[in-house]
Amino acid sequence: MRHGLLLIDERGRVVLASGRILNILGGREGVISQGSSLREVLRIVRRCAGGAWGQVRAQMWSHVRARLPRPHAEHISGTFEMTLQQHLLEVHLQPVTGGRWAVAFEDVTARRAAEAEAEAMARRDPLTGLPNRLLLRERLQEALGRLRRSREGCAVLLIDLDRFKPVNDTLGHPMGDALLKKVADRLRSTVRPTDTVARIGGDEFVILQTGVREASDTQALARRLVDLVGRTYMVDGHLLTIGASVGVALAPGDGSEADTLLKNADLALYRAKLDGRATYRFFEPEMDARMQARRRLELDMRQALARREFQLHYQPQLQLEGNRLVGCEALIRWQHPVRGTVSPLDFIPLAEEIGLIVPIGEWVMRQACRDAVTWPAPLSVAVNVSPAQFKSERLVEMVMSALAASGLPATRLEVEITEGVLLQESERTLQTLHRLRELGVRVSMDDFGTGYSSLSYLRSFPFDKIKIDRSFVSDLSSNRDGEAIIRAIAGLGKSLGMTTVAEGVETADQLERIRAEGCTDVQGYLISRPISAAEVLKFLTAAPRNQ
Ligand SMILES: Nc1nc2c(ncn2[C@@H]2O[C@H](COP(=O)(O)O[C@H]3[C@@H](O)[C@H](n4cnc5c(=O)[nH]c(N)nc54)O[C@@H]3COP(=O)(O)O)[C@@H](O)[C@H]2O)c(=O)[nH]1
Repeated sequence: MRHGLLLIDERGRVVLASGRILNILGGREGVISQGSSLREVLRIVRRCAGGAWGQVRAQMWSHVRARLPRPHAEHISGTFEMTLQQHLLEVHLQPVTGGRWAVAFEDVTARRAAEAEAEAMARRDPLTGLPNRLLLRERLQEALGRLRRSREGCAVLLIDLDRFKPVNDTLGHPMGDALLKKVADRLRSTVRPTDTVARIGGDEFVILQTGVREASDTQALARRLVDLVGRTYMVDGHLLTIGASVGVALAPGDGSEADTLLKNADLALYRAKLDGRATYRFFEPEMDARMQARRRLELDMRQALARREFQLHYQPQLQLEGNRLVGCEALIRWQHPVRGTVSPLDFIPLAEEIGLIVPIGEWVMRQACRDAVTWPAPLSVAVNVSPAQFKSERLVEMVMSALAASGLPATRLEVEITEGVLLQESERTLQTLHRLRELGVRVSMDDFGTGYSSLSYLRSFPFDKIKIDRSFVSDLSSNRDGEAIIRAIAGLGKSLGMTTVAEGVETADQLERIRAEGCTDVQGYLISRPISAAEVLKFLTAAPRNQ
């Protein structure tokens, strides 16, 4: 939209002047009107510009000089901007036939301000007002530029909030947002004005620390962050506690490019989380190598199902009364063409982390049901089900489908869960467990006694079986407490009407003590190591007393 127009003839006279721009280019300073000379126009502009004339002239001169009306000169159109009396004017010069000139003015003050605001907003996180990833990168690049010029070091501290998701999930997003704002305030309060605090994701923040001379400067900040974020928050009448895991990369030692530093801080953060969270870790080059190895394992694992590299082994479980074999626990084995046998301890945690446990767990369930149906009734099969599988909406349907496809009665299937399952979304998890129980599937609690609240979980769900962790059994020979613990759990199981299985029984002595303490069942190398499906059938024939 044009705000003013001057038409100047070939002799440099204004032949047309219109539009509200004339209010800016005029008033006390003189009036631009029909008949004004170009010289007068420039004089008025000069007066309007006042102290800014030098600047306006510089903005204008190179554009205007070449375009002044000279009958034989070559005229070219052009656009430039000048600031007059707090107005930003875009001036467009256009040659018109006969050596005349049209000068169109547009007041772009509001538009430029809106553009500048949009530009600034594109660099801010709307919730906290902190710089976002874009602005962080720009500041990081500036800091790295200074590093190249003046050797002034800097550090990237990547912060991930621990236990933030449960706040969001249980108390709602407005509460989560309010908490994030408080975290942002705390982070701002603990850095220097020259540092940058940015929010780059849901619960991910970054601090760019500048002027770093020693790693100890950054270490002090990292320690402060863990402490500060971990202090209790009062949000809308709720006392909330979260934590912070921090990954740190230092420039130039850990990289002198923005991407490298952010990637290395992320690797260090991953280590901090693995090491139990609520802590900080500095990047070390081996972290990169470990992450590469993890990626290769992940790629291999993604192909393993299709390549049929997984197998199930079974470990028999014995009922002490009558020395009767009552079932087997299904344990996955991965036979990799190059890696050889990969222990579930090395791949199940990763499969859980990346969600691959859902298809792998489904394969385990279907294969275990297919194998168990070939065993004499009422032998049952116990299948480990991971916390991540409980997050899948399809778990109950998948179990029903595995039972239906194999023809195994639900009463011969048992699912083994650990405390990790009950730690998450307990209402939904309990519902799933009840639905499985309604089908006739039995539910047992694995690794009992190793978690923080094993006892309280016994109250939340009527388990059929408690599996006493093998650490208590191995303690039997070395530590008198082991005996007392097993006795207590066996007593608890008896009062609650639950079967108690002692795991990891390796010696006849352990077996006798366990029997004496009142456990009902045992499992361990003494009875049998985990064996292949074909060997289970041989085991059953070789030990007819077990059937
Ligand atoms: N979600 C799934 N988890 C699974 C599955 N298959 C296995 N696992 C879990 O991996 C962990 C390691 O399992 P594994 O290497 O198979 O070890 C099991 C037994 O071999 C071992 N065991 C059994 N008896 C003894 C013994 O006498 N001594 C001894 N040192 N070890 C013994 O214990 C493991 C069984 O543990 P548990 O499940 O707690 O009963 C393990 O946590 C598996 O759960 C799977 O398909 N899905």
